[in-house]
Amino acid sequence: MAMQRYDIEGYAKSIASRAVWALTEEARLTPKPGLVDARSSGAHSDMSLELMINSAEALRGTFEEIASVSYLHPPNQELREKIARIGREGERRMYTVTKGVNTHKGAIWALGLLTSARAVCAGEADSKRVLRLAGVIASFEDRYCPMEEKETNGQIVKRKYNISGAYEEAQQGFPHIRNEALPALLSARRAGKNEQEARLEALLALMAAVDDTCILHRGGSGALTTIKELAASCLQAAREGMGEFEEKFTSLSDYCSSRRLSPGGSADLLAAALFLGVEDERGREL
Ligand SMILES: CC(C)(COP(=O)(O)OP(=O)(O)OC[C@H]1O[C@@H](n2cnc3c(N)ncnc32)[C@H](O)[C@@H]1O)[C@@H](O)C(=O)NCCC(=O)NCCS
Ligand SMILES: Nc1ncnc2c1ncn2[C@@H]1O[C@H](COP(=O)(O)OP(=O)(O)OP(=O)(O)O)[C@@H](O)[C@H]1O
Repeated sequence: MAMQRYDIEGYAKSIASRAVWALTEEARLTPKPGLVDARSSGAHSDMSLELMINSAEALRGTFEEIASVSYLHPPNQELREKIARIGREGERRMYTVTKGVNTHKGAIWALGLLTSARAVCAGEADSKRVLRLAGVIASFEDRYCPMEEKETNGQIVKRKYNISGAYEEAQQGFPHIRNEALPALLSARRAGKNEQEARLEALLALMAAVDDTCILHRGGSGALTTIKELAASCLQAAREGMGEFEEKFTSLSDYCSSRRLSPGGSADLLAAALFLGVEDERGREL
């Protein structure tokens, strides 16, 4: 039986809380290479952990509104346009709170779509179905997208290097969350790693695989290749319990910080994976 308006509001609040929690957990995860964490601002001179947390909190209403309009809504053109409007308003809120710093643009996109997809099936779906549904929603045309005066960083590097960015990742149903982040989280937890270690392994698995337009824009294709290789080698050392992990992780962090390179796309996808959680074979959340 469908919920009453009052219950939908409560449901939307609880999904939004989960989205804000995921963003905050991602930001707090320490250490992370090149990203803002509790230890440093990584490659970013204009951000801090406090700013990331304030920005996440300011987005609570955005996720709540998205969940509320999406509740049991068919995943169609109308829904796509409703959440695009709310998402763009969320970006404006973010820039107001941060005084113009891009703290969560990619995260609003990924978590906005996943919040919507989760509410479309009213919580009655596992992560894989939510990811597929988010891809379906993202694939409708954003007909009222305003013509920007300037190309975005993502558009510039996608044209230059012929790769997929945040848009395509979503339209394809977030393959890097499904095939990299969630399996990495699950296998680390099963291997008895603590939650911080499991999340770091998931971030490294993403960094080893994602064509991150943040890295490409600042450092070009050579930097992206190097970061992918360093992340893969770090992940292998972590999984095999090799003593070299600390040394490898320091090399990766130093490489990112000294060249001002930040894997913002991977950070967004980690937050999205935390939002989804991980279920075991029977669909029970772990
Ligand atoms: C799709 C978005 C992110 C724009 O993407 P584009 O590549 O043009 O922009 P830009 O370079 O400014 O930002 C991309 C951001 O995505 C993240 N990212 C980078 N690379 C990747 C990747 N390979 N995969 C996933 N995320 C990535 C980073 O955080 C990066 O900062 C988005 O802002 C958008 O178009 N929103 C429209 C509003 C909307 O429809 N919202 C609906 C859901 S809320
Ligand atoms: N912990 C984090 N630290 C830094 N960035 C993060 C973090 N978590 C997520 N991000 C993502 O990284 C993106 C910001 O990256 P970046 O600063 O490279 O973007 P930009 O300001 O558009 O680029 P540039 O500064 O090169 O012009 C945000 O869209 C955000 O979603």
